Amino acid sequence: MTDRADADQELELALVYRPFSLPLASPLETAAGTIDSRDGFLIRIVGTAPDVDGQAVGYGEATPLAGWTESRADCEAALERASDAIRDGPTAALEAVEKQVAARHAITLALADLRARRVATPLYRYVGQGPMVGRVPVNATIGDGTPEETARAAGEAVDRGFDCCKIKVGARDVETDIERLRRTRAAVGPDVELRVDANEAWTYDEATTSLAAFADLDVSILEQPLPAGALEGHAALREFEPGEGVAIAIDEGLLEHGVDAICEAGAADVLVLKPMALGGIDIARQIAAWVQELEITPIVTTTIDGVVARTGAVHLAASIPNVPACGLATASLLADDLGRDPVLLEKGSAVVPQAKGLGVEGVWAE
Ligand SMILES: O=C(O)CCC(=O)c1ccccc1C(=O)O
Ligand SMILES: [Mg+2]
Repeated sequence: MTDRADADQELELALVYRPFSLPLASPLETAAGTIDSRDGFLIRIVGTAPDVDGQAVGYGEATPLAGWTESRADCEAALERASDAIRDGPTAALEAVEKQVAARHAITLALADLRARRVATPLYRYVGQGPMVGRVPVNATIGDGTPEETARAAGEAVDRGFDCCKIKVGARDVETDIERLRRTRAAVGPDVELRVDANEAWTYDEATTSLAAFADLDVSILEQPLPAGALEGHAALREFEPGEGVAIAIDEGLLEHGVDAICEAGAADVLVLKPMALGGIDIARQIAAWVQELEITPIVTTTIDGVVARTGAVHLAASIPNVPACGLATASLLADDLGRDPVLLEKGSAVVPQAKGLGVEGVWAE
C-alpha cells in the first residue's frame, strides 16, 4: 500500500475520532478471562482538494484489548498525535502512532478505505490486486461453558448454518474440557469441523492429555495450548504422535515472538492473524503471504470488534488465497454495534461486500 500512498499526496487530510462502548450480548468466557465489553474509537479521515469532486472519506476503528494491544489511554494519545501529524501527510500520521497497534490499525484502515473508495474498488481487491471473491468461510465462536452449554451452543451454530465451530477451552480442568468436546461431537455429528482455543492455559502435560483425546474426537486445530513464550513446547506438541491429525496454531505467541522465531522453532502449523493486535490489515496481509510460502496456514480473526474493524478483517481474509474458515462471525457476540453490518452470514460463509472501499455506511451520523 505504501507504494500508492502518493495517490493522496494532493489531498489535505484531516482525522477525527470519537469514543464508543459496545457491550457484549453475553460475556465471552475464555481461559484468559471474560470479555464483556469492547470500548474503542471510531475514526474518520477526510481528504479535500480543489480538484477533487466533493470529499474523500475513509473510516477506521481502534478497539484496544487488554493483553493484546496498547491500553485505551495510550490508544487515545496516539490518535491525538496522529490527528495533528496528518496535516503533514499519511506517513507522518503513521509515524506518530509508533507502537500503538490499535491506533495504527484504525489509521491504516481509514486511509485504505478512503483510497479504495476514490478508485471505486472494494477494499479486498485494492489491497490484494487479486480476483473477485464472493465469500469467505467463517467459524462460529463458542465461549467456555459447561459441557451441556457448549454442546447446545455448537448445535445451535450448526442449525444457523455453520460447519466449523471454535470452542474456548482451558478455563476448567482438562477432563471437563474433554467431556465438553465429547458432548459437542455427539451433538453436531462427524461432518462439522471442531477447533479449540486454550488461550495459553495449559502445562505441557495437560496439553498432551487433551491433544490425545481431541485427536480421537477429530478436532482439527488446537490453538495456543501453552503460554506464548513456549515455542519449543508447541514444536514438541506438533510431533506428539497420539495427537496426530490435530494442527497446532499459534496466536498470542505471534505477538511475542514474530514469524521468524516461530518458523525457526517449527512451532506452528497455523498462525492466527488479528489485524487489531498486529497493527493493521496491511501488516496482517504481509504475514499471511509470507507464511503461506512456508506452508503455514494463516487464519484471520477479529478481537470481537465493531463493524468497521470486522468488515476490514473480512476484506483482509478475502484477499488471502485459499484462506480456511476464519473467526469473523463475531457480530452476534455484540449487543450493539457502530452501524449497519454490510456482511451477511450465509451457510457458514461471510458474503464479501463488493461496494467501493470497506462498504460500511452510516457509522458517523452527525
Ligand atoms: O477466532 C474466533 O473465532 C474469534 C476471535 C477470538 O477467539 C478471540 C477474540 C478476542 C480475543 C482473543 C481471541 C482469540 O482467538 O484468542
Ligand atoms: Mg486465540
